Amino acid sequence: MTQIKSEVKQIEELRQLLQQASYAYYVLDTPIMEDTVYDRLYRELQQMEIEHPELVRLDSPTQRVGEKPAIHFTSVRHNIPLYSLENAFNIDELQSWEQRWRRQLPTTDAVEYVSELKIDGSAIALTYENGILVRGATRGDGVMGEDITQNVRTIRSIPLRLNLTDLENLEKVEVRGEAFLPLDVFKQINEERQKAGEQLFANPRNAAAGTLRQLDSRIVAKRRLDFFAYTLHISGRDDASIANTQWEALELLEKMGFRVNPNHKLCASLAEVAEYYQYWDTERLNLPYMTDGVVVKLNSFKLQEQLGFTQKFPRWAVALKYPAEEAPTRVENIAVNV
Ligand SMILES: CC(C)(C)c1nc(N2CCN(c3ncccn3)CC2)c2cc(C(N)=O)c(N)nc2n1
Repeated sequence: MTQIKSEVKQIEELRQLLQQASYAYYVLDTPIMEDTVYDRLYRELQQMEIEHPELVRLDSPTQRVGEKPAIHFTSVRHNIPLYSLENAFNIDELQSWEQRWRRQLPTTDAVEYVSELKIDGSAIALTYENGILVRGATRGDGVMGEDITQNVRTIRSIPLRLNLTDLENLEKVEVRGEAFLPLDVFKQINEERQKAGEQLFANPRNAAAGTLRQLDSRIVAKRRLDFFAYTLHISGRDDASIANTQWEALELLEKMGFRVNPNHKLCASLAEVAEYYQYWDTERLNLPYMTDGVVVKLNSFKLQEQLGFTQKFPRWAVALKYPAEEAPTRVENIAVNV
């Protein structure tokens, strides 16, 4: 093997090993190597990439943290709009939501719902072309958002390249999900801001939104944002061929390499949704991130398509919120003892 070839191979193997280690650590929460080993190998890859800049690839782990701060964010149009969610504040309102969609689409078939914890962060839209992350944008008004690609690349649980092993190369994939700050990170950031005499973030949602709109991606990288994916659109093919339901879409997102919130549940009736909602009302206070409700979705994409959207939101989903007083007291506790 010529000298160059062996170095190319070495860089390839090192990059793949670090990508696997990063995926295992940030997405699966199951580290496969000691941090010190990762850091040493990372520095080795950095050194090799300095010697062979022509071999650097967009999806190399060394390409997550940007250099110079952006001057401003350009505004971009979402390929597929991001809709809002209708709110329901209790089980009665959830039931009237079900009656409404059933009036529009009388069906005698058994209907399944997917219940997902509503992560209290900031919604973002990711675009992948031929498996590579090419754009990250804020939700904005749902039609236009801000291009925050450089900042999104610093979120370690967001894959820079999709794991498409058992899926043929998908030309364009749109993924939506919630970027959020884990509570311990939120607390630590507020401690730092307190020491620096800066204004504190009122809650993890504002802290996440504020961090995503930071012009200097090196600051974003230090803040350890995390991400749960919940929507997948595959253009250039009809999604149905690979995912027919929300449940399958969540499984596919995991296969592609995304973090999906592990607490989603397939519910055979609203009664089961109500049970899930009651259970997590207290249980969620033990989670390491903020939630503010449960998102209830009709599982079948066929039914979703038949119901469609109003001007603002899908008829086939609803945000079943928890009473607000829970969150601030808990967050205020954190803010107070920083
Ligand atoms: C794809 C749909 C529209 C059904 C949808 N929309 C969501 N949201 C819309 C409103 N959003 C919003 N954000 C700011 C202003 C107005 N609306 C914030 C995201 C979802 C949010 C979460 C979550 N947080 O965990 C989730 N598991 N599933 C969602 N699913």
